[in-house]
Amino acid sequence: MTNWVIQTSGLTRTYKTQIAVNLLNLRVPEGTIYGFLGPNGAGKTTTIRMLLGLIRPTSGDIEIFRKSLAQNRMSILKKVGSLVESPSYYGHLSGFENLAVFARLLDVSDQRIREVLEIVRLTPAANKAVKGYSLGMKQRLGIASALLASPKLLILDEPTNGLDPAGIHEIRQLIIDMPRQHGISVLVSSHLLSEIEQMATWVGIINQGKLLFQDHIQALRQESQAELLIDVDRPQDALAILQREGFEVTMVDKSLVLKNIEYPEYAQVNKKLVLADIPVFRIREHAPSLEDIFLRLVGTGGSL
Ligand SMILES: Nc1ncnc2c1ncn2[C@@H]1O[C@H](COP(=O)(O)OP(=O)(O)OP(=O)(O)O)[C@@H](O)[C@H]1O
Repeated sequence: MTNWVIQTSGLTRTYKTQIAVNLLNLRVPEGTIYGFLGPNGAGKTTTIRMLLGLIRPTSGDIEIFRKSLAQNRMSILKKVGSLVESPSYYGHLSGFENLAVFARLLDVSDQRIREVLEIVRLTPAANKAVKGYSLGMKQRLGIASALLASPKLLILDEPTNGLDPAGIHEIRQLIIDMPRQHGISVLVSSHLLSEIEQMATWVGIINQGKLLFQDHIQALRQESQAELLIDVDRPQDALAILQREGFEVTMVDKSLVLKNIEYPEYAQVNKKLVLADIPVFRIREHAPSLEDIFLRLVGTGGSL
C-alpha cells in the first residue's frame, strides 16, 4: 500500500466569485519528488498555502503524514520545511548568522546549522555577509533554513524562479538528492515542464484550479501513443487505400499520418502500399513530446 505524505480530498478555495482551487485530490507518495506543474495563475501557490496552513480551505480536507492538518496543525508543520516566497534576510549578517536567528526560534543547535549549510553547499560562504550572495545562493540559504528542523517533507514554491542556468542547476541537484540522501519527500511547483521533467518522479498537472493529471512521470510519457508518418508517391491514392483497409489515416502536408496504430501493423501498412504499386519513400514514427502532451492537457490557453 502506498504511503501518502500528502493526501487532499475535494480541496477547494474560492476568492469572492473566483474558484482558485477546485476539488483537488492530491496524492503525494512518500519518498518521491512530486512536481506540481501548471501555468501562471493555475492555483499552485494557493494550494501550497493551504498545505502549509497559511490560508484556510473553503472546503475539503488535507491530510499530511496521514493525519488531519486541521486537527494536528502544530505537530504536522514541525515536520514540514517550506520555501514559499523569496525569503528576506539580514543583509549585513552572514549566512550562518541568519540561520542562527531561525535556529534559536526552533531550538536547533549550531551543529545543525553547519550541517544544513553543507547540504546546500554554502559552507565556503557561511561567514560572508548575505548582501554579497547571488540570488541562487540566497535561494539555497532559504532551503537550508527550511531544512533546519530536520523535516520529513519539503514544500517548495517555484524555487528556481528568476535564477540563472547555473543557479537552476544547483537547486535542481539539491532537490534530487533530498529523498535518496536525506529521506525527505519533496513537493515542488513550477510552471516549466522542462524543470519538472528533470527532477520529478511524480507529477500533478493543475490548470484553472483543477487537477488534470496525476501519476508517475513515466505514465505521462505513455499518455499518448506514437503516430506513424508515411511519405509516398501519389499520397491521395495511398490515403484511399489505407482508409479502405480501415486505418485511421489523414493527410498533412502530403504526408500520411496514421493514429492509433500498433507497432506490428507498421509492416502491414508498408506491404499494402507496395502491393498497390505505390512507392514508399519514408516511414517514421512520431512520439509526441511531453510538451505536446502537456499542451493538449491544459488546452491552448496554458503557456509553458
Ligand atoms: N488573495 C487573492 N485574492 C484574490 N484572488 C487570488 C488571491 N490569490 C490568488 N488569487 C487568484 O487565484 C488564482 C490562482 O492563483 P495562484 O497564485 O494560486 O496561482 P499559481 O499557479 O501559483 O500562479 P503563479 O505561478 O502565477 O503564482 C489566480 O487567478 C489568482 O488571481
